[in-house]
Amino acid sequence: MTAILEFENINVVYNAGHPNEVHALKEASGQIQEGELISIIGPSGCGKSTLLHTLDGLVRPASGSVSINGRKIEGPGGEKAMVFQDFALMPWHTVFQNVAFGLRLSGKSKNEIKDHVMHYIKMVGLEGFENKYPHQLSGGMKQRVGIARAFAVEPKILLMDEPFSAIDEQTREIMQEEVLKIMLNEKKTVIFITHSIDEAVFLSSRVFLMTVRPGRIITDLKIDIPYPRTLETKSLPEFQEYKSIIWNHLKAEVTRQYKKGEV
Ligand SMILES: Nc1ncnc2c1ncn2[C@@H]1O[C@H](COP(=O)(O)OP(=O)(O)OP(=O)(O)O)[C@@H](O)[C@H]1O
Repeated sequence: MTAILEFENINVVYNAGHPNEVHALKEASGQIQEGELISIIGPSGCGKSTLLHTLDGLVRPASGSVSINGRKIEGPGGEKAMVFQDFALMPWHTVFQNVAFGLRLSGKSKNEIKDHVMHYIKMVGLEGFENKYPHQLSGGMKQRVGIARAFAVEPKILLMDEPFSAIDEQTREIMQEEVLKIMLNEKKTVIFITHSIDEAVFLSSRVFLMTVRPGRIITDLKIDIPYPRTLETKSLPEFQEYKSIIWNHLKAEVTRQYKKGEV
């Protein structure tokens, strides 16, 4: 079976040849099947965002390749949509216009766009805020606009950089359930970065564990707990076991980082 997304031996070097050169990713490889929900976990600064941006086509690797359905990617967009860590909203556009942005070329009528956009604004709990501007929103609300915008283009692959980090605990659980629903009902493929081990185990079919920088995927951990998952899932003994495997990995990598003198 062809992977929907495959990356092979990716190397990313920022400011190559300059004194401030940073080797962000080294020989990072992975394969993702359609309908999977993959989380990426690793020590701070190990190259997680760089990996996601490379998968989106925003960052060009110095070597290595990224393919979707066997075809090399040429840039952002197409079957992918990204939720950025810093939200990346357009400040001069309202919430509605931000969410509608990706639909300009969709061929939908004005009314169809309105219904579609409002569906996703409601999904993220922002009904009533559609005419507000980003500066009138809290950090968590801006993050939800970013999520609605990515979901609204209904991409095959959703790339999400710490999508729930600025969102309060209660809304976060609702958003997590939405992601699960969309993944299961619509067979979307989701790849997301998180610092929350609990979130990674709860949502993921597999967790990619990364080494310290230059990052590569050192462990590909299958979370063998059937979907749909509910809050009770969290009290299963295997849920706790997966959490401790990830925690021990992170502890070992951060210790390595300390020994290298990089913290
Ligand atoms: N555009 C850039 N130019 C130069 N260096 C960069 C750039 N983007 C990232 N870096 C560096 O590359 C390394 C990896 O950064 P990246 O943001 O991918 O890590 P991360 O694992 O997502 O970090 P965090 O967990 O803190 O969000 C870091 O040392 C960072 O400073």
